[in-house]
Amino acid sequence: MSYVLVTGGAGYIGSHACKALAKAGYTPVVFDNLVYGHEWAVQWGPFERGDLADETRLNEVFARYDFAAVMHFAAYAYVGESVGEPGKYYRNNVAGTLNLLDAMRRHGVNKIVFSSTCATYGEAEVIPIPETHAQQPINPYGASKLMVERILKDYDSAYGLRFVALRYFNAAGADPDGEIGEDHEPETHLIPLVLDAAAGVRDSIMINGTDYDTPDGTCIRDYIHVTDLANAHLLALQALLRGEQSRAYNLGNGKGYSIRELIEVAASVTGKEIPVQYGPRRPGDAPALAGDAAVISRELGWQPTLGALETIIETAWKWHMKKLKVSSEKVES
Ligand SMILES: NC(=O)c1ccc[n+]([C@@H]2O[C@H](COP(=O)([O-])OP(=O)(O)OC[C@H]3O[C@@H](n4cnc5c(N)ncnc54)[C@H](O)[C@@H]3O)[C@@H](O)[C@H]2O)c1
Ligand SMILES: O=c1ccn([C@@H]2O[C@H](COP(=O)(O)OP(=O)(O)O[C@H]3O[C@H](CO)[C@@H](O)[C@H](O)[C@H]3O)[C@@H](O)[C@H]2O)c(=O)[nH]1
Repeated sequence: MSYVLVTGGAGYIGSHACKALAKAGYTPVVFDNLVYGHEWAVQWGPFERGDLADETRLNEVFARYDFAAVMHFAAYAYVGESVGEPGKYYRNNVAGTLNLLDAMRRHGVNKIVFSSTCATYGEAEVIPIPETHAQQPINPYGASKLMVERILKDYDSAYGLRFVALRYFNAAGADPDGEIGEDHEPETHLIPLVLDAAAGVRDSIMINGTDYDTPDGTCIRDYIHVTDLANAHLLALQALLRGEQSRAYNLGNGKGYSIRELIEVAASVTGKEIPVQYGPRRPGDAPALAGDAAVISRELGWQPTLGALETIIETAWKWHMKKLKVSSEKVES
């Protein structure tokens, strides 16, 4: 049995990666403190509750299983919050990762797939952004992830740790089988909030800033389906297991949508009216981000199959309706 440690595996992207791992014959062992994750999302292997800050607990888990590799999703990931609470981000994302890497060293595990982000680039000089683009993050969240990329390189040189850093653009959508999907409390991500407005659970969606230097004044993002992301993790893991060298890859669809465009697509997919309000810019936001994923396609054969924004929103909507139904049943009972 080939065990893979999945930190943050009870969370949104990590749980989809666990499903992909199990489908491919691996056993994902989830390590998560459930700060944002859910035990119900751990469906494809053992659950080991724990915090990256707890070295004793990490040691216990590494001693219990013979891990072939680690997928490291556990982190705080809210751009706006990171501007107001930088220490929270550096402590969890950087110090937490150091604890994980040192536990890996102690237990002879030397392969890791790391959740990096396009937020490490900062403001895009060219779009779509290639991996060779300068990395000059404009918020503490992006800076914390860039620090980890740097640490991974140094651990590779010093100790032979092999890594694939996947710089994803905006993860969105849900498992097409409807088994899992995005469920954050509090939710700050655009698509689930837009869907709440479509479902009438919130009155409207607030657009954060309409004065960006973009064609319609709102921020542009590249949305990538979470199942396409999960499949890329599998390819990255298999590359490491084949003995390939450390790499960083972008994961995006190469096309950006403005917030206004996204709301229009969501209105058409859901068939609902989506009332909009306009607010100020959110601190730390880059005006436009979209990524060139040609390198991972060429080198690892990654091809997104659910990349159309309509498909992304359709799967998210299906999950969203299921989630709202479950929570209204809970309130009634
Ligand atoms: N969502 C996106 O669009 C996006 C884009 C780029 C990169 N990422 C990165 O992908 C990863 C997963 O993101 P997500 O959207 O699934 O977030 P998420 O919050 O749903 O998942 C993160 C999981 O990590 C757990 N966790 C956090 N700190 C922990 C700790 N100290 N110890 C143990 N568990 C801990 C949380 O409980 C949660 O289950 C993150 O590293 C994030 O930075 C996300
Ligand atoms: O109610 C809302 C929520 C969001 N936005 C805007 O929508 C865009 C997208 O925001 P969000 O969905 O929060 O995603 P990002 O801030 O782009 O960050 C996500 O995508 C990054 C990659 O781009 C990841 O690294 C982060 O972890 C992940 O949270 C931003 O301009 C937000 O200001 C609104 O206008 N109104």
